[in-house]
Amino acid sequence: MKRIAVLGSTGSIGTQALEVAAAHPDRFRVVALAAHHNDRLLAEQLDRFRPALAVLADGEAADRLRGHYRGPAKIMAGEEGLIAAATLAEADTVLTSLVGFAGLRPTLAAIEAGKNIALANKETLVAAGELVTAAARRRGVAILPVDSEHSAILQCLQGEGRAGVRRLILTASGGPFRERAKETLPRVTVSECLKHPNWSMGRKITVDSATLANKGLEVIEARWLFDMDYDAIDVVVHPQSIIHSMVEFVDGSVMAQLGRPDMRLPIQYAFSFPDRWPADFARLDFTALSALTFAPPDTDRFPALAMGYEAGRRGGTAPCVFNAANEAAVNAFLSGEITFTAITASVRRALDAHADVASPTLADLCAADEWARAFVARIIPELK
Ligand SMILES: NC(=O)C1=CN([C@@H]2O[C@H](COP(=O)(O)OP(=O)(O)OC[C@H]3O[C@@H](n4cnc5c(N)ncnc54)[C@H](OP(=O)(O)O)[C@@H]3O)[C@@H](O)[C@H]2O)C=CC1
Ligand SMILES: CC(=O)[C@@H](O)[C@H](O)COP(=O)(O)O
Ligand SMILES: [Mn+2]
Repeated sequence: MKRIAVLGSTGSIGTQALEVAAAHPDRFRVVALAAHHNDRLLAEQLDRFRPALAVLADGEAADRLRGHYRGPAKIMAGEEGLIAAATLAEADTVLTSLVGFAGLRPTLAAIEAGKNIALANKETLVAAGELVTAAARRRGVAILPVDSEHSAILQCLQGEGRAGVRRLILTASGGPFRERAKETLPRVTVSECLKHPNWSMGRKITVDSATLANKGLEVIEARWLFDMDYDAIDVVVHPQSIIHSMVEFVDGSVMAQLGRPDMRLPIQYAFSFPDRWPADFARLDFTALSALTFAPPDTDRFPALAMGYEAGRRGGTAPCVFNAANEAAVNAFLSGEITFTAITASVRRALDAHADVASPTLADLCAADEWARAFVARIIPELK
């Protein structure tokens, strides 16, 4: 029986994780649920899954929940509440499915409390890969990827020795603007950007897929999850999102993991690992697939991927700045303050202006995160 705490239960990954839990009632007990401000959906989830603890990071939303929720769960608010959910004695596994750098402290707290991590919140590993993986090693806990590419790689690596691996090959859909001319990109709208060709996801990651920053984040995530050099992590555009990623071995053989694009499979695998549990979510009808195609990423139209590699290779606080500047710029794009291409321009300027700190502490990372957000806020008027 897995006893899970879900941080970000009202989002795309969180709700699908609860579907997985509901499909296997004999395998899961949900012991804590946490979200940001969606008190109505959280209340429905509390009635259905009956956890001991409910958290809303937003204090006013937590007060609203207290006003209408009549069940037995304890209600907490703020980062204190997120950390209580992440460290709850009844939990053995924490699913980190909240968005952004806000996931870092709760994830570190969960690791320190000895919880295994089912990691969807890639921004945590990008910003603080060294710190988080070192803590997990020290505490002897597993960090199991939920991200589809990294789940695919983990599946391809089963039964393989590390010395046999030549390179990891992450697939990228290319996003909604894969075929758009470069000169049209400054004028694309938020609603066009939010139409991912294959996946239904939260707003932030959907914008990241469109800029290819998502793949930059995923390259850094792969570096830390699988302890690989950046030179041994490649990206190939595969518009159908049927192959979720691949591993090439030293003899030239390639293993790939395939399935319909449905996150319930990688979510379930993060919980069932190393076993497999029955599911039909991602089953393929090969006779209905017309083609699986591949192309190199276009780093001229989508420079964010190359910036991810650059930040990762620089190390220290650079990946944290890459992530924080991107988070701030995506928010500014979503609220209509800047154009689509200004997202990547903001990240470029933040990386150029930042003085990297090597081997950063948590305090250094928090300072770099704050610096990058303030930097982007300052340059927004110039980008309009
Ligand atoms: N969606 C997907 O298919 C995939 C997502 N991921 C990663 O998973 C993570 C979640 O993505 P996704 O589910 O799409 O995002 P969503 O925006 O759909 O959901 C985010 C969830 O996190 C909560 N949340 C947001 N900010 C905070 C905060 N500061 N404190 C507490 N809770 C917070 C939200 O609560 P509320 O609803 O109350 O606002 C919501 O429950 C991201 O890191 C993303 O990159 C990775 C691979 C695939
Ligand atoms: C489902 C998932 O894992 C996303 O990260 C997805 O990969 C996004 O698609 P892109 O390949 O367009 O970034
Ligand atoms: Mn992914």
